[in-house]
Formats: sequence, structure tokens, C-alpha cells
Amino acid sequence: MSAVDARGLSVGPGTLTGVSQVTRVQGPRAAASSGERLVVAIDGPSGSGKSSTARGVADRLGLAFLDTGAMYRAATWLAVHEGLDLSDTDAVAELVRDAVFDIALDPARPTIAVNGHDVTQAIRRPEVSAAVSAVATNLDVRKDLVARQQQLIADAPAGVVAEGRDITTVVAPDAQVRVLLVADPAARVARRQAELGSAVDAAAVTDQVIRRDADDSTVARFHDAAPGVTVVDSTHLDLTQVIEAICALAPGQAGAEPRP
Ligand SMILES: Nc1ncnc2c1ncn2[C@@H]1O[C@H](COP(=O)(O)OP(=O)(O)O)[C@@H](O)[C@H]1O
Ligand SMILES: Nc1ccn([C@H]2C[C@H](O)[C@@H](COP(=O)(O)OP(=O)(O)O)O2)c(=O)n1
Repeated sequence: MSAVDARGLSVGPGTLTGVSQVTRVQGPRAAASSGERLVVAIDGPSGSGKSSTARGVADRLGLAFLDTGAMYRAATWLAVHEGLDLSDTDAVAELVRDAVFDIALDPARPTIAVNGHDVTQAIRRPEVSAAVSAVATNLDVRKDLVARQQQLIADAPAGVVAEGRDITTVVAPDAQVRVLLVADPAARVARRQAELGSAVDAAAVTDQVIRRDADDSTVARFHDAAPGVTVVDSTHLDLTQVIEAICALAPGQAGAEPRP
């Protein structure tokens, strides 16, 4: 038995204790075309504001929100939890292939669980941030997670705002709105430092942002815009201004008044 909420997300067998509006993805399968629904794709480097902006855009436009980075983080958490050597690419890919992800696409309360573990908080820990590129650069893992992301996007009836590193180019290249969100490296490091606080030292923050981007950019193109992708530079814009700039790119939204 499953119900459908206001955003059309399934609530049913995949629901976990304390986690509602969950969509379960058990393995890759072909994605349907996006049809009349609205798909907004946002890529960019770490700290450019993708997650906060995508949540705001999804809320404003009444769409689902998909944080694809959370899936790579959850896969990393699982591999570490299972004691795998992350450089053993075959073992990691096999583990991820058999994993069950339960993902809530509600922008007001995004959650993620893997194999029954709610890892919404745990995947933000510095040790996951430090290790995630080893999993995100595993090409078999990418193939698997890209297929699951395409399934999630296809299954969100009203549409979705999806953010990551390869959404505009690989996951949803046919999205109606495609944005590369950028910001100066200094601004991105400062934002991440402000978010993590003084408990995390400056070298670790710089590693999380600059070194990780260098590693991640070996498998995804997110430093320059692919043809048809609009660049939004958030360095000197506040979050509301970035959300408005991206909403204005959506069909029928140019000049629309922001919601109160
Ligand atoms: N335009 C902006 N101006 C100032 N701070 C921002 C802006 N966008 C996001 N932030 C803040 O920067 C930090 C990183 O944002 P986040 O959305 O997690 O970026 P990303 O998903 O690209 O890594 C968060 O603390 C967020 O609140
Ligand atoms: N579509 C995606 C999304 C994220 N990744 C990788 C890149 C990052 O190192 C990790 C985590 O992504 P996440 O968006 O959470 O990272 P930031 O919070 O922006 O620093 O996953 C990816 O390779 N492809």
C-alpha cells in the first residue's frame, strides 16, 4: 500500500521510522523522458551554494529536491562502515550495486538512508567529506548512481530540482533549466568554514573544498559550462538573489513575484 503526498512522492514500503516521503531506489533501470514536468539541473563546485539554492528553488516552484552528492556521501559512509578499502574499486562498486537507498525528496526535510541506516547527519562529517572523492571517482559507482538518479528524476511527477557535478551534462542534459553555479574559491572556502565552525581547522576546510574539487573534476565537468548551460556567479549575491535568478530561468517564471 502506498500513498502519494502533495509533491507526488511515494510513501509506502520504503518508509523508515521517523522518515516520511521516501522514494526507494533498489537498482539501475531506464529513466523515462521528462515530458511536461519541470526539471531544473544545477551543477557547481563545493561551496558554490548548490544545495541551499536548489532547496530554495524547489520550495519556490513546488518541486522535489534531489541532492546527488548525498548519494555519493551515503555510498562512502556505507563502504567505510563495512570496512572496505576505498581503493578496491570492484569491491566498492559491488557493495553499492547491492545497496538500497531511501531518499526523501522534500526540500523542507531531505533525508537519506542506506541499507536501513539513516545517514542524513553522518554523511556531513569531515571524515566522509575527506573520503568521498575516492568513491565519486569510481566509474562503476558513478554508472550505478547516475542510473538511480535518472530514475528518481523520472519518477517525480511534478518535476525536480537536482544538484551535483554532472546533472547538466550526464544525469539530466535535457532539463529545461540548466545552471552552472559558481563562486570565487575564497568565498567558497569562507562559506564552508562558517558552516563547519572553528572545530574544523582551516587546512581541513581548504582540503574539503579545493583538493576535493580537483579530484572530482577528473570525472565530471563542473568548472566550465557545457553548451546551453547558464552560468550564475553567487560570489556577490545572497541566497535569495541566487534563488530568484534561477527561478527566473524557469518557463513562465520570468518577472514572477517571489512567494511571501
Ligand atoms: N549566495 C550565498 N551567499 C552566502 N552564503 C551562501 C550562499 N549560498 C549558500 N551559502 C552558504 O554557503 C554554505 C555552502 O552552501 P551549500 O549550499 O552547502 O553549497 P554546495 O552544495 O555547493 O556545497 C552554506 O552554509 C550556505 O548557507
Ligand atoms: N553528481 C555528483 C554529485 C556529487 N559528486 C561528488 C563530489 C563531491 O566530492 C561529493 C559530495 O558532493 P556534495 O555536493 O555533497 O559536496 P559539497 O557539499 O558541494 O562539497 O560527491 C559527484 O561526483 N557527482
